[in-house]
Amino acid sequence: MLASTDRPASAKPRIGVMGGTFDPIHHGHLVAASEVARSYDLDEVIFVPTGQPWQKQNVSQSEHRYLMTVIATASNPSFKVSRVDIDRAGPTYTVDTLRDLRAQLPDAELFFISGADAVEQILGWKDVDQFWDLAHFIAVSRPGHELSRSGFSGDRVSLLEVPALAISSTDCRSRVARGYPVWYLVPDGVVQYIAKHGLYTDGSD
Ligand SMILES: Nc1ncnc2c1ncn2[C@@H]1O[C@H](COP(=O)(O)OP(=O)(O)OP(=O)(O)O)[C@@H](O)[C@H]1O
Ligand SMILES: O=C(O)c1ccc[n+]([C@@H]2O[C@H](COP(=O)([O-])O)[C@@H](O)[C@H]2O)c1
Repeated sequence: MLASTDRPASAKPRIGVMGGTFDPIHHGHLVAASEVARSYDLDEVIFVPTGQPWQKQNVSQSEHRYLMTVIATASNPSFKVSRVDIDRAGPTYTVDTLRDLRAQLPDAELFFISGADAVEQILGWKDVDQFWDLAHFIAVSRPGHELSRSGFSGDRVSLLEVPALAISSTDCRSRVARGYPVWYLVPDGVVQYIAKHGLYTDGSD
């Protein structure tokens, strides 16, 4: 695979799209994005916090999740954060995420990044038949989930093994609620943000 510096100047920018509820963002998300960026020669990865994830309940306010994502990605110049999903009214659908990003980046090639658990669910997402003209999908390994294309062809969904980090946002929230630390599961700035705003302790988020 050509390194980005070896690609012709006329080549399309290659942009990863890491969608997630990020409640909170953790090192599993960051390692997945970093590994995909390296393996697929991406120019940047845009993290896109969901606005209203229609399959999840009791989600923290979108501004908290957005700011934790900004803090977590700030040290990597190739990582960006988009507000397209949190600024759009109504339930968050990936088809809208990809359409909005395509409108903002008409010349880019988009690569939507999903964990192995999420790719199992894609057939149930809104307007899945329209995904393939908008982006290529890359499924990354995640402990506890089989990494498979879930019936999709190789030109639609690619598979990538990434370092196994058995971290979930659910477990991070539960640890905070029980008084256990989340140091080293989430970036330091995110630990401090959670403490400062009292997230995951008493339902005040
Ligand atoms: N540890 C991990 N390794 C690889 N991929 C992950 C990991 N954690 C999450 N992902 C992927 O990142 C994306 C966003 O995940 P999300 O924000 O829902 O985090 P989560 O840890 O799965 O949250 P929750 O426990 O609340 O369901 C999804 O595609 C998910 O599969
Ligand atoms: O488009 C849909 O119907 C759809 C349904 C569930 C999840 N998604 C997307 O999948 C990504 C991960 O979502 P989640 O809920 O697992 O954090 C995020 O970008 C969501 O918008 C999308």
